[in-house]
Amino acid sequence: MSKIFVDACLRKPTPYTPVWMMRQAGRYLPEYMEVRKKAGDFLSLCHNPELACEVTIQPLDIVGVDAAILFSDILVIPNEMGMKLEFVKGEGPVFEKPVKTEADVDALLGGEEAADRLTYVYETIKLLKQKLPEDRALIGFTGAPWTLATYMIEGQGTKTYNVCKKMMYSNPELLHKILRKVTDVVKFYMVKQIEAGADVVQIFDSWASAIEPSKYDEFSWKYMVEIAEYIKEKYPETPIIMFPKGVASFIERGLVYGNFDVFGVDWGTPMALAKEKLGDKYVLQGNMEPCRLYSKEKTTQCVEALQNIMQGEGHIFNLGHGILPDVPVENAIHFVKECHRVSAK
Ligand SMILES: Cc1c2[nH]c(c1CCC(=O)O)Cc1[nH]c(c(CCC(=O)O)c1C)Cc1[nH]c(c(CCC(=O)O)c1C)Cc1[nH]c(c(C)c1CCC(=O)O)C2
Repeated sequence: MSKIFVDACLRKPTPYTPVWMMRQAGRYLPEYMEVRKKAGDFLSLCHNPELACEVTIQPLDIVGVDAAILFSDILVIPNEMGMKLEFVKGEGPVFEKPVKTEADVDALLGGEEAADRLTYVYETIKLLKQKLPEDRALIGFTGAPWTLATYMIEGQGTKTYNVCKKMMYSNPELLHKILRKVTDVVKFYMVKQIEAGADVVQIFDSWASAIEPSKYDEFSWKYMVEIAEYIKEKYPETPIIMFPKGVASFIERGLVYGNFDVFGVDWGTPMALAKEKLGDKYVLQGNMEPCRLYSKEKTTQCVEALQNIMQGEGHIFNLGHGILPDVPVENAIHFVKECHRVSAK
């Protein structure tokens, strides 16, 4: 049976434009909070394939999205490379010992050995393949090397990125050494997710906008493209979605290249600009401002405007970044219904 989401990624005809939401499995769903309570904490939930499988499926049943995204986190990668990770309440992720020196990088586990430790992710994917309806796609994912490196170097989330940018401008060799090591793990990780059953994979470069446009290719995009090339060599049929957040000027200057299928458009980039610059080459995913979800009326306006621009050609509906925890569930349901309504053929 064909999956409408996979067809849309490959620009094949579909009866309507499919939709999913970044961070669709999460705290805005009371059913998610219940399972998380059962698991103990967030990382224990990621490590528990049965429960991770359950929360992955929740938004399909409750909200009606067309694709499931594996429930996990981008930070399980550095965690399995040997960096102790904790999710501190009210503060977010914290690494006990950030990477500061060449010796710190050398001490991390690399390549297939690190990727092999993410067994709970592959187990979750295998379970999901048994439980998901045949016509729904499963999206696997990773963080981009740059976004992962920001957490590894800063030790936590940051507003200024001053520690990793100090490294970028005063010791770029060390930053490249980190990016190289992470890239090599991610290549194996992506292929193993596909071998376990992921139908599509997305690379999240959530902190792309922290890099000045003239340096973005050198410190992030080229590594993402290298990962995509590696996946395509082994699994040319598996769609790849690239999501670099906050790169409108990079798009405007025509700097997006590489062998992948779908470009995720963040909410700060006008969809018409993305279509003009990239629409012939890549299917476009996005890009409603996530806060529009607080108003049903403003949601409908945006969905209609996106439909007017894209006309159901080479498009996948999504938010332009993750859904926030205090969005009413019924508004998320409204968003999905509206995407289906305006695009029905
Ligand atoms: C930067 C980043 C992270 N994680 C992720 C990114 C890239 C995407 C983006 O830009 O939003 C990716 C991610 N994290 C999570 C998913 C699951 C699948 C889905 O999208 O539904 C995905 C795809 C679950 C999660 N990851 C996290 C939660 C919340 C944990 C909880 O309290 O239950 C979930 C559901 C925790 C997390 N994880 C991360 C942070 C900064 C935080 C704390 C902030 C927050 O609480 O939102 C790192």
